[in-house]
Order: sequence, then C-alpha cells, then structure tokens
Amino acid sequence: MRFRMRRGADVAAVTGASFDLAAGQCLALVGESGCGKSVLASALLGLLPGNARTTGTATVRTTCRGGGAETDGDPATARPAGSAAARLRPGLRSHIRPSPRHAPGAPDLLDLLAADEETLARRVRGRLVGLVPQSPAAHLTPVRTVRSQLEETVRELCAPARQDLRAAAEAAAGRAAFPADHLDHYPHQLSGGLAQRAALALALVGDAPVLLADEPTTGLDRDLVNRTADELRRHADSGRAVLLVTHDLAAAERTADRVAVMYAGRIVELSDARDFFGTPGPRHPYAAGLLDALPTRAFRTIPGAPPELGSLPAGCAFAPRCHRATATCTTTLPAPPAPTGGAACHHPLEPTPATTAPAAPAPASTTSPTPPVPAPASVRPASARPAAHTGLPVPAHPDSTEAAADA
Ligand SMILES: Nc1ncnc2c1ncn2[C@@H]1O[C@H](COP(=O)(O)OP(=O)(O)OP(=O)(O)O)[C@@H](O)[C@H]1O
Repeated sequence: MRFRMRRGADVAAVTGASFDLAAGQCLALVGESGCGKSVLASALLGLLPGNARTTGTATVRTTCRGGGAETDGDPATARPAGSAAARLRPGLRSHIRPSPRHAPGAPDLLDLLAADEETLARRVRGRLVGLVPQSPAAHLTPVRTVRSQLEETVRELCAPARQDLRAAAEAAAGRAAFPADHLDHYPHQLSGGLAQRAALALALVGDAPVLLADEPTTGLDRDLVNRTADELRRHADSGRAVLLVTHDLAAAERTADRVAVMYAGRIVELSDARDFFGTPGPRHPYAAGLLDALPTRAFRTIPGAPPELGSLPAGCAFAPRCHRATATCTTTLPAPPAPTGGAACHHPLEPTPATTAPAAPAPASTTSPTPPVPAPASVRPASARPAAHTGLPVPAHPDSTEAAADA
C-alpha cells in the first residue's frame, strides 16, 4: 500500500503485511506511531484517501456459520469460517480495482481490496467488518445525538421491533460502558473518552464477524481500558475476529491471542500473545525493544528514530537502530514471518527460557552473543496471567481463558 505524492514520489506505508485472522481470535497490531497500522486497517474498509494505491488481497469469508477451512490455492491461507486474511504484497502497484466481489470458485470469499464502493458500503462496512475509528470525534455525526446515531445503526443492522428500538440502543451503549445519561448529548458535548466509547458502541452493533478496533482505548483511564479490552475479548470469544490496532501493550496483552509487530510498514514479528509477553518472549530486536521501553520493564528507549517511509533502506529498516545488525542486515531484506509465527530478522534473539524449567545451558548461537532480554514471566494459564510489563493485575474475562490458552 503506497501513497503517491507530488512529483511522482511514493510513500511505502504498508509493504508485505501478511496475516490470517481466525474467527474467535484477536490479533493485536502494535508498533510505533507512523509504522502503518491505521493505514492497514483503513485499506481493509476502502477508507484510504485518493492518493493511495493498494495491491494484494484481503479476503474475508462472507458466510460465518459452519466450520471447515478455505484456501485461495495457497495452503498458508487456510482458515476457518468467519475468518479474514490480509496479504498486502509489495511490488505491483495498481488502483483499487473496480472489480466484482468474489474470487472464482470461492463464492463466499470477498476480497476487500478488490470490492467496489457499493459492495463496501452495502455489504462490508458495519455488516461484515465493523470499525472502531481512531478519531471518534471526527467519525460521529456532529449534528445528531448519540442516541439518535445508535438507534439508526441498531435499526439498520439489527431491525428490532419498533417498540424495542430504544432499549436496544441503550443496551448497545451499555456494552461499551457509555453512560445512559449522556445518550442525548451531541458529540461536541462529549469528552474524548466518552466519544471513544460512543464509537465503540456503534461499532459493536450488529456483531460484524470482523471488527477492526483502531486505538479503541485512547483517552480512557485504566479501568475503562480494561472494560473495553474485556468487551473486545468477549466479542472474539463469541466467534468474531478482532484486529486490535494499539499502542497500549497492556490492552494488547489483556485482549489478544496473537501479536503482530509492525515496523516501517512491515510486519516484523508474529507471535502467540502468551509467548510474546511471557516466555520465550519476542524474537525480533525491535519487538523486544518495544517491551523493554515499558516503565515496568527496563524503561529503556530504542535509540534512533524510524526511517522515512519514502526512502526505506535496501535491507532491514531497523538495522540502523539495531545492536545486533551486521553487514547482511543493511543489504538484504530478511524474510517475513511465517503465518504461524516468527521474526523477520537475520539475527533473532534467542528464546528466553521459562523460569519454571530447570536451568539449562543457553543454546549455541550462530550469530552474535545474546543481549540481555526482559525478565521472563512464568507461563501460566491466561486466567492467572500477570501483565508482566505493567504490573497491573489481569483478571481474565471468564470466557477468555480457553481461547487464549488454545491460541
Ligand atoms: N494521506 C497520506 N498521504 C501520504 N502519506 C500518508 C497518508 N496517510 C498516512 N501516510 C503515511 O503512512 C504512514 C503510516 O500512517 P498510519 O496512520 O498508518 O500510522 P500508525 O502506525 O497508525 O500511527 P499512529 O499510531 O500514530 O496512528 C505515515 O507515517 C505517513 O507517512
């Protein structure tokens, strides 16, 4: 996904982002500001500005009942019903094609990047893919109360009996902890946190099989962050796929089954969330640096700054900031993580041994010596999992334990 700038220059906002998102699963997309997280989410809903050029596919299954798996002829894309897969590949540049809806031979698979505007408006946005926008104040209609906007959305997506509409809208507000006594307020009368909750309430209406939540906890205090995270977890546990775009690693740890770390427009690590936050820990030096930057861990910043997306280096974009970089890193792009997990790194960190395991000699490294990594947290069931990086307790949602444990 590229932005065409004046004088023919290009900004490679997202390159080679490839992941699968299964029904019942939450994938947290994390990374520094400007690395391409929101652009990726916007691409899936056809909400990019006119100077954007997208290539690749992002397929979502349109029938969400029943089991089984589907492929696009690529075994790596096998996925259960209600799932989504995004493959934004580099190289080709093409406009969003005014294409029809379905891949031949796969009548219930819809390519979101190829869908026309009418399809996106009538079938996708809100119905198949819900969105919690990053800027709710700009997303809400300024001249209508929250109640009016909720009632309209409930009427459109759920079609309740007329006499039930008001109660259904209030129930929708309650799911996002939006206070009933503010329902008759206009957006400009809401604080940032309340606007955030109004946007979440609107996004949850209709229970779209895929939910994109772009920074849904921004502006909320920790208690509301936890409530929002738990609501998203519940949403996933009820069989929906949730893509959580966030800076908030505590919310990611609380909610996600899997973690995708982005750097300079690429996914550099894909991991099971418990492995990532606990042991064996992240493998990519950038991902480890993100965790180390947390006050409850090493509280150590990553030196340097991310590269300009308009002039990315030939090799690994993180190499200039990486203490493990070698000459290879500056010239050769590392392979992307496998769909099952891994790190796009020539010299990944050694896995951190579990604290519960007997002391064992460190595995021989074929590269440079292993630098210090965050203190490992013992692996426990999700229900008892500590937020190792925040020190905050993470009481699991009653439904979340198995989903997280089985992920
Ligand atoms: N309309 C645009 N024209 C040109 N470049 C753009 C445009 N919108 C975004 N970009 C580029 O895409 C990059 C990724 O932006 P994006 O909003 O996805 O970042 P992000 O990771 O979501 O950051 P944040 O967490 O701060 O929202 C930006 O760094 C910017 O260079």
